[in-house]
Amino acid sequence: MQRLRTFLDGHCDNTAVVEIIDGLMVACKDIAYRLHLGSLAGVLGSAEQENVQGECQKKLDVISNDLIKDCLAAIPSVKGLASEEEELPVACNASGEYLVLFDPLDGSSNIDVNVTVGTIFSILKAAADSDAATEAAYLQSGKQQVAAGYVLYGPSTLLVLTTGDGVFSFTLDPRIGEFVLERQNIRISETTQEFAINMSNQRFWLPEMQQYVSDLLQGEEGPLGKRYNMRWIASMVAEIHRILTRGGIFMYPYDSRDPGKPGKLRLMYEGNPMSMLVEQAGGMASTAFENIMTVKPEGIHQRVSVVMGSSQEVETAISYHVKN
Ligand SMILES: O=P(O)(O)OC[C@H]1O[C@](O)(COP(=O)(O)O)[C@@H](O)[C@@H]1O
Ligand SMILES: [Mg+2]
Ligand SMILES: [Mg+2]
Repeated sequence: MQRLRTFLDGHCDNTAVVEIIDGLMVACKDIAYRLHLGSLAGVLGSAEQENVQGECQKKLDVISNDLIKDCLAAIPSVKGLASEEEELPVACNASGEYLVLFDPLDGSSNIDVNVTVGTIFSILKAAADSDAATEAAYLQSGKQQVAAGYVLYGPSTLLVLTTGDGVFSFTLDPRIGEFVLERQNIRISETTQEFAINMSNQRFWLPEMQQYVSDLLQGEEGPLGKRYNMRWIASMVAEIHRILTRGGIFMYPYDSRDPGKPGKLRLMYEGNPMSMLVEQAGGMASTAFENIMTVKPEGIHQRVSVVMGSSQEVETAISYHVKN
């Protein structure tokens, strides 16, 4: 049995990043505990308020955000943080060298139905002269990430992590309150017969995406020549975890519902960290037009279209967009 901290000390020579990941897990264990208690902890339901993006916040969105914020602010190497639930970035320690961006609770529409949710995080090196209270400090492309990961709150609580040298997963052992190493050097299979997309948005997609999904649905009788299964959990953490476990393709593509938004998912809190994990595991992550991690961010809450997972399937999806 290898504990998270022991693993990190041996695997990652950046002690500041080790401190941040280890420290962040204190908040994640607290979130896991509250989720586990459910209605007994009085944490279910709506917070009766909206976040900066006009989305209804759940009580647990707010609680998780506060827990992670407090936890990160107490870590000396954290210079600043940005959250999906905070309008503006928050400066922490002036002498800190790193910025942490996070989605405190991903898939939060699932909380009240007791289905898997998660926390997603991304760590960037701060420029020495940057002001962590301003957005500009955080606007680095995904390729600049030094670490990324998620905590999945499901039947068991898992941490899945990369510091740029492979993907590793850890299970929270509630008996000792520690994450222990579960899987090493996770690899995503190159091919798949499973896709995940919210089909109810079909009429809003680009014609290229409509064609690709229509071909998927034709199975062995269509041009792709194989039968596909479909899953949709409405929790990106759970979808990506499934793909890291048994392959697949996950898509939240561009749609025309709101022309101001090139997708539903957030580049800095969802697209970039998940792309780093997927690429580190040998998969691919694209907007359908370019690598997600090369997108130059213009705002911390920027949206992005997402096509990621098994490399051959992502290449097939991209080929529809190139052709036309
Ligand atoms: O409501 P939809 O269209 O099914 O969207 C589900 C997607 O939205 C998200 O829940 C967005 O995340 P948040 O819960 O953090 O807003 C993703 O996890 C998921 O993939
Ligand atoms: Mg999310
Ligand atoms: Mg969220």
